[in-house]
Amino acid sequence: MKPIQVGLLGIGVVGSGTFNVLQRNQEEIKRRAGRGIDITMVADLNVARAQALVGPGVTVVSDARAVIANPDIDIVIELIGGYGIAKTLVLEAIAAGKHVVTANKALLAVHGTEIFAAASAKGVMVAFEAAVAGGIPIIKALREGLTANRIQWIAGIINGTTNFILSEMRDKGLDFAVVLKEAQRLGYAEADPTFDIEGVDAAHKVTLMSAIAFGVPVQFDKAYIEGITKLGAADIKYAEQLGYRIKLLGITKRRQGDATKRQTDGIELRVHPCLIPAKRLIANVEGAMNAVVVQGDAVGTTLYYGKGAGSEPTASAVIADLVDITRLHTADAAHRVPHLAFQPNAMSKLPMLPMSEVVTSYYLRLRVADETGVLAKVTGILAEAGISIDAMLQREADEVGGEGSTQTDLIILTHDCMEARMNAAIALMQALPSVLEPITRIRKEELA
Ligand SMILES: NC(=O)c1ccc[n+]([C@@H]2O[C@H](COP(=O)([O-])OP(=O)(O)OC[C@H]3O[C@@H](n4cnc5c(N)ncnc54)[C@H](O)[C@@H]3O)[C@@H](O)[C@H]2O)c1
Ligand SMILES: N[C@@H](CCO)C(=O)O
Ligand code: NA
Repeated sequence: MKPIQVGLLGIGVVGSGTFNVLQRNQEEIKRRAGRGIDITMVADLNVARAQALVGPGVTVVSDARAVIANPDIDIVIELIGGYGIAKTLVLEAIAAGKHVVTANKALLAVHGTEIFAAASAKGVMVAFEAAVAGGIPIIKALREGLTANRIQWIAGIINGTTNFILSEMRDKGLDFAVVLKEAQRLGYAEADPTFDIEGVDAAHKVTLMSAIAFGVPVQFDKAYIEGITKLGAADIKYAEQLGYRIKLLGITKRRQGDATKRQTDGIELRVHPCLIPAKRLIANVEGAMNAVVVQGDAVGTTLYYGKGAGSEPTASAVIADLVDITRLHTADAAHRVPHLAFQPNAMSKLPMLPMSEVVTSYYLRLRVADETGVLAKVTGILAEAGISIDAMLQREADEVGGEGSTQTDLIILTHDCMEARMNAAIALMQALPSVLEPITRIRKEELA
């Protein structure tokens, strides 16, 4: 059988890795796929660079539409990124009857519903393993390996750039901006790195996992998003002293309603810095590594760990999708694995819960005047709000502000309470004259 022909749109960090790995492992990949897989055409704005990367045997063009228009191409790989031209090209490729492989989580998290519907109508596949946790086969695990389970929750370190920044800041005391530059140099960061540091990239990825886990449409607009830019070095240190690590987590959780607590059924979808007990495996995931914990009712807790960014790790996932599609290319469209694991006509209507209804425990840090009565006022507000305290740490004023200091830090770990209740208590504490700076609040997850 002749090789399946593939067109590549965008040959940057991930595109070049895909081309190289496919060449290097072509014999082995052919044995697995049952047929050769050849990238025969590449489109990139920088034609000279692209031609130098792929050599004379491959046609290189600047206009991506020329690839889509080529009737010999069966699969189009989109590795340009962003919501702009990439969306148009993906929809045009689908309309032309091509299968699509993409690493573009931003595009699918925002426009997935439209793209998957177009692909289903046309009977082609849109595969996106590389879009979530790069080289880790988490989409396959969720969609196929764990298909027997009722998924209860997923929590993951799914942005390599921010995990790299947090690790380097903690271990080497390096400056935020310096580490971000290094992450950009290594090819981890998004074209717009605010997507990484503000939690948007992680939210794109957890949105896709949420849809696959719970059989709901992709709803990026419902995600609560908080990045790492407001995180202080002091909080990283205090968390350690209390036996926790701070990680930027993407979390999605199924919540069973409880009428007595006025809680409805729904799904949590959120990204924010989080305290995790230091003894958990995921708390020890360092550098640009990613890890995803999935809790299913039958299997229990499972953990997936590996490189979530970078040229060849991401290429590994792109090529896995190419192999899947090659195998299924001739199969009956109705029997293919659905894009979001559930059949399009069997999607759930469970609502995404607002952040105010989420129940978690909290770490609070209050910079206070070192005077009698402050502690009583703070704990009084929490007690009044029905929020119980799990642990407390009060620093000596000298330790916090140097000799003769009149300020100190009060660190409080709470038990579970609803976000709205905590917001109200924080507002009351913030209004106390002895609370001198904005209160730091970090949510806490036991992940067990
Ligand atoms: N870099 C990573 O580690 C990583 C990991 C997972 C997913 N992703 C995703 O993969 C995609 C690609 O990321 P990247 O890091 O390879 O980006 P990149 O910037 O290195 O590569 C993009 C390439 O697309 C080309 N391009 C831009 N506009 C084009 C157009 N209109 N027509 C043809 N080519 C065009 C650029 O010249 C460039 O070579 C993005 O969606 C990104 O979010 C990246
Ligand atoms: N910018 C992303 C790339 C992988 O999706 C990250 O840092 O994880
Ligand atoms: Na993946």
